[in-house]
Amino acid sequence: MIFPEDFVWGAATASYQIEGAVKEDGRGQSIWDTFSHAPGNVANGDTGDVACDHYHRYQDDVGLMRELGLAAYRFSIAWPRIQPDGWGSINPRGLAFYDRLVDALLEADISPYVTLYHWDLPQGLEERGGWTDRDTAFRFADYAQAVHDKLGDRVGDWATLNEPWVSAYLGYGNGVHAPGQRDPAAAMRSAHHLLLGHGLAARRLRDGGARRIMLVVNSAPVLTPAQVNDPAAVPGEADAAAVHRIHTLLTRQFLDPAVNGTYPAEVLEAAERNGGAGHIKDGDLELINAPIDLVGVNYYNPCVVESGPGLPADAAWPGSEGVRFATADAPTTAMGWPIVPDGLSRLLVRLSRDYPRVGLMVTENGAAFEDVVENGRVHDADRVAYLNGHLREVWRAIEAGADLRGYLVWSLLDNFEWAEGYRRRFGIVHVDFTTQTRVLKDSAVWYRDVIARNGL
Ligand SMILES: CO[C@H](O)c1c[n+]2c([nH]1)[C@H](O)[C@@H](O)[C@H](O)[C@H]2CO
Repeated sequence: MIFPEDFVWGAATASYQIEGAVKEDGRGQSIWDTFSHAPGNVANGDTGDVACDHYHRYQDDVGLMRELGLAAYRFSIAWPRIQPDGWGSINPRGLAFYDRLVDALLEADISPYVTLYHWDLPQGLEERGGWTDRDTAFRFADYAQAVHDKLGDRVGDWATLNEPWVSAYLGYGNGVHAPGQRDPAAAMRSAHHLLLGHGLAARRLRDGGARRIMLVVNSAPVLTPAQVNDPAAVPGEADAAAVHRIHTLLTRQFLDPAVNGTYPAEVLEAAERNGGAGHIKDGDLELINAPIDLVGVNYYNPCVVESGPGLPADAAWPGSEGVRFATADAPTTAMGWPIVPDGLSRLLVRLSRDYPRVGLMVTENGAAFEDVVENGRVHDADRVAYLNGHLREVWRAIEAGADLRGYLVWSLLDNFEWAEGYRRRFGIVHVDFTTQTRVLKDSAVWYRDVIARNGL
């Protein structure tokens, strides 16, 4: 299986998960600093205080990327490094780190793909309401413009947000992520303000001459248990309604406004039932619908549902009446996520059909497994099998006509896995968090060969 000649092979990380140096060079506090330091929020009391110490080790890490032959490296910028409180003057020392990182990447012939927001909101803005407050969307646009002004001469690929669904529904809905709020109305307001911030920032980036702009979403094929292993299975009416409802809340809630400038009726109805839709102002959808070039797709596993009595007051899914989350008959990763490779091709073909005006890029795909270091090596055959199976489906999606530009593995390095802390390892490079030693896992060596061959 050989991929298109211009197919982009890369890896992805995020600022709070790898950088450390949380009090260095003028960096302000983020909501994840606050959340991770609050007892009980993160496994083993882990925090991102040190993480992979990438802030100090970035040159060596870029050396690893060069060794793997990556064409692209997706990383996020920590807003609190740029504006410590989230608004006002720019912190030159914070911006200087990313300036150095971009130059090191270009020196290594690696294209920087910048994500402007990967969940580390400045705490100062959270104290003003965070994403529940409409003003945060405008502060985000100011921040985006300031970063692009500095890096736009060398960075061509820009993602505004990483996974607004997660920011809104895990951050303000069921509270398992920062800032840890549990309020369905706050979650729905936040989802809208995140989208508004995306649109406002995308316009600033475009006005600044950005080459390619994308929105990165966590998406998945929503399937009944029978459909997981049998694409031809036909669900009954009630199960089909459950599938449609969750597909709408998970994917259409974000891509319909961003790509088509419309909200699905079910989202508006859910907002009316959860605090009202007064936060959706006239003209907002036009602002959100700023032209973008790509949708970044983060895929790990399908979402398996069937009709049922509805979720408990689980505020991560307001509007999910009549839905029960089910399990898939499939092996699982260390996260307990089902391994269903063809879910990726089914998703990519559908998104390509539903949103034909934009290209696609797999901006995250990977897996956590219980890695063991043996004689200085990590023989992660399970991760190689996972990546191989999913890349075969990426190839199939391209063959089926999906406009797919590239694949970025999650993740380059073992890192801070949010509420799971360091106990879940997604990296193709093993990190010893005591010594900060990096070791290529077998999956990294395998991925290097895939890149060199441009195929499987
Ligand atoms: C359901 O998975 C989500 O799409 C998702 C999975 N992941 C993500 N989003 C985030 O973008 C990363 O920061 C996580 O480290 C990574 C692994 O958990």
